[in-house]
Amino acid sequence: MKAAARAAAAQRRADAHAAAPADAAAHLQSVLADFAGQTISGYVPIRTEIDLMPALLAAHGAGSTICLPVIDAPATPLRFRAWQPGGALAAGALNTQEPAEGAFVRPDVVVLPLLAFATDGRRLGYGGGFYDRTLHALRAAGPVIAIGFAYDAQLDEDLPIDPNDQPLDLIVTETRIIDLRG
Ligand SMILES: Nc1nc2c(c(=O)[nH]1)N(C=O)[C@@H](CNc1ccc(C(=O)N[C@@H](CCC(=O)O)C(=O)O)cc1)CN2
Ligand SMILES: Nc1ncnc2c1ncn2[C@@H]1O[C@H](COP(=O)(O)OP(=O)(O)OP(=O)(O)O)[C@@H](O)[C@H]1O
Repeated sequence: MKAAARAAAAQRRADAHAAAPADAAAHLQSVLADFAGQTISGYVPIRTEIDLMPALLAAHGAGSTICLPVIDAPATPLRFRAWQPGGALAAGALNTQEPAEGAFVRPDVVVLPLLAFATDGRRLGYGGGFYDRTLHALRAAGPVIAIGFAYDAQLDEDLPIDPNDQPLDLIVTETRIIDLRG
């Protein structure tokens, strides 16, 4: 069930990525402007993940602290290292790029990639459970806003539900903002 949903979503994401508009991160940039001065986690895009860097650089320019996820070990929460645009990156455990140095920080806002989302805030990742574990741990310690950033084509209202799934607070695509905060 999840494997089939992942494969189908990956194909739709790849097609959307190939046709992505130059301003795909514009709505994300406007959402992140509401968190100026706070600590915001991004990601370094891999494969056909939608590119958030223009929005992340704008947030940095607006005074936010930017951080990026670092893998500690399988089945453990991600940690986050502060990062300056242009700062050194090194290959992480799963071929992601991550800061090799920098202070560990707690993000107020986590922008995360995904394979598929539903408009009620469910999401499907790569199956590592990294972001589910990470959001669970962050939310146990205090408030955190989880923003899923994706192409419209990654919508799948029939996503399978997992008891460990951590819901998204906002979903942002190249065309719209879905705000699920009460
Ligand atoms: N850009 C980006 N960075 C990220 C994530 C992400 O999804 N995207 N993560 C989100 O958790 C964390 C890293 N987790 C990852 C989990 C799986 C795979 C991955 O490539 N999985 C492959 C199989 C990998 C393999 O066999 O070696 C796959 O799903 O096909 C990559 C990163 C933190 N950094
Ligand atoms: N907080 C948690 N505690 C224990 N196990 C968890 C937790 N969150 C997720 N898992 C487990 O991790 C595995 C992968 O979860 P799942 O398939 O939901 O990952 P995903 O959402 O696709 O990936 P990611 O969160 O990395 O994007 C599952 O076996 C799931 O039960």
